[in-house]
Amino acid sequence: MNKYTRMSDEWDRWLDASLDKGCRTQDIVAAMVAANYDAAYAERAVQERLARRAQAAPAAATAGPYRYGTPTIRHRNNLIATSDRTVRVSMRIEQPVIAVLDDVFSAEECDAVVALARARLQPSATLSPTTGENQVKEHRTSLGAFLDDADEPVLRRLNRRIAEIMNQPVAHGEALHVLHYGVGAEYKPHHDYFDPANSGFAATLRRGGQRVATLIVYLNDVEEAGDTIFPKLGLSIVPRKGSAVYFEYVNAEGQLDEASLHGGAPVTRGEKWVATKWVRQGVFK
Ligand SMILES: O=C(O)CCC(=O)C(=O)O
Ligand SMILES: [Fe+2]
Repeated sequence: MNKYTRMSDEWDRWLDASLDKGCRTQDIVAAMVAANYDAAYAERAVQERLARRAQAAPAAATAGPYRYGTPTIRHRNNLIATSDRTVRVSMRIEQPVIAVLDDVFSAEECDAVVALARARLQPSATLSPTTGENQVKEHRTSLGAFLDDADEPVLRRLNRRIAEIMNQPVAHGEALHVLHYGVGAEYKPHHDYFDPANSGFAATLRRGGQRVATLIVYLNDVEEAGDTIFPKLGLSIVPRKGSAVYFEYVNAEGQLDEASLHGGAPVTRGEKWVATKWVRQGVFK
């Protein structure tokens, strides 16, 4: 029987889906060969598809240094008014866009979020850039939980306030994510955006597009260390209960700001609780 040297629409979709899932190219080629595709054709088809996808990726179209526009957050004001609380700006940087905010949550709200998260904590996972699967890694030694706000008026109120602070629609936000660090736990420096060149991120990028901004609210006072660090800036923010650090890292052209590299330094005494809101370009599904 002659080997196939053309792909049906169905196989075409299968190829994209396989690459989205982060399947290895050699496994994709092997599956095609097993289905009677010509080996050289299969290899070429996969390589061409990879090249086309890389070209279509926003990263390639938005090369060059990050171009700073008007920040989304209104942190040039000293105060940010929301429908139920006025938040104070205590520090701001324009490049990259960072703001430290006070009075984001009351002490009672911090305690309520910790109480809701406590029972749901799991070892923190990160998405594998190659396979897109959740993986527990030593660079993130905290415990974490996503908090669904469906039946929790407190969370709904806080999510609305956070959206107003970040100047973004509530629906663009992922569920509030709580992290708990014990002594020695840390979150090594990373970017919160997903590098589109990594095929493993394709599936999460379809759930509302790229992440564009982050708000990390400190839910307790840490006895010692546990700062949020921005290694490219030499900046270190000391956790303070109810305060938050905000940063944004994607502009209107879709460029990604590498200067937003940040991490959670190891806690050396006590514990650290934070609630993180990651916001997408579109509605998060
Ligand atoms: O705990 C911190 O200070 C950093 C947390 C963080 O980077 C995140 O939640 O994305
Ligand atoms: Fe982060």
